[in-house]
Amino acid sequence: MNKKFTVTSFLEAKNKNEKITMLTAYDYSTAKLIDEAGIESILVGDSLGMVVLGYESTLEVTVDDIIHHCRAVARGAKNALIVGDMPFLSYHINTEDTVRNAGRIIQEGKAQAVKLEGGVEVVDKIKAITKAQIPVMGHLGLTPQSINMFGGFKVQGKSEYQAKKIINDAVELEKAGVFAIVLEGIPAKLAQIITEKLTIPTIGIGAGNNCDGQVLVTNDMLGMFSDFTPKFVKKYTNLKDSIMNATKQYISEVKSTEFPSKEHTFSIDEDILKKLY
Ligand SMILES: Nc1nc(=O)c2c([nH]1)NC[C@@H]1CN(c3ccc(C(=O)N[C@@H](CCC(=O)O)C(=O)O)cc3)CN21
Ligand SMILES: CC(C)C(=O)C(=O)O
Ligand SMILES: [Mg+2]
Repeated sequence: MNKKFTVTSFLEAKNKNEKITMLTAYDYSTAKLIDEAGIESILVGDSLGMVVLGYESTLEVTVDDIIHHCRAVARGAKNALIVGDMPFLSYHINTEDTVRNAGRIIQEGKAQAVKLEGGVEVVDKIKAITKAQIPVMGHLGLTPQSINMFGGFKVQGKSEYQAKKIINDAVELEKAGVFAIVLEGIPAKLAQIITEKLTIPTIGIGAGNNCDGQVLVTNDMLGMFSDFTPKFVKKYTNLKDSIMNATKQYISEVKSTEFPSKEHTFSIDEDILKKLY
């Protein structure tokens, strides 16, 4: 059996030069499978808005949505560290509501840490959440909750100004007390500079091979989400084709009465059956 992965294991992994593995999950069955396969951390991401709920962006996701899915994931995951994404507007207004929302994701959602997007502008919120003894993961670069500021899901940190801002944000997040930082959609060399500068681990998604760990949306890497496919997604299998083919076969077999056959059918004693007519 694997050992329970904790926020201190994140730091230990970086110090031992061992890569950290993270995937998203939004439900019990998926969490149970990827946990049993040995994943070290599960993110209940606000990507659930797009992947599970069919929204156009992550902006509509609520704290209650995250809690609902966190609870399901927590029932399925034995060893993985569960991180709950703080949704848009749940940490932007005031510190009191921010700590309450983070606390609810821990207390009601059964997560062990929260993640929030942004740099220097969220440092005061990170400090307040950390003071409440809740571990915080940062998230820089292509932060999807900023889609309206970015004008779309666009790679960040390509200009000198942007790159320097992201480096500075990473340093300030570490000072504020985050235990790790997700780097999303930035050039690999920029992610490498940040990774070398920090003592806490970086978890990359579209940030190259030199981060201390990697995260992907599970539905993407299983090939069962195809509304869009970011360049950083590798499909390790093609569940979309499997699901399509299985569904078509089921439809065809029900129509032709091939299914259900004897092996999937219950019988009754002949003597009892006679008395039923
Ligand atoms: N299924 C899924 N996977 C994700 O990785 C993901 C979500 N949903 N929802 C929330 C955000 C949105 N993300 C996205 C969405 C699209 C691109 C994308 O199309 N990127 C372009 C680059 C565009 C540019 O820089 O001009 C690409 O080609 O990768 C990237 C990240 C990442 N997150
Ligand atoms: C893509 C990851 C980092 C995320 O924030 C999410 O799934 O919501
Ligand atoms: Mg997210």
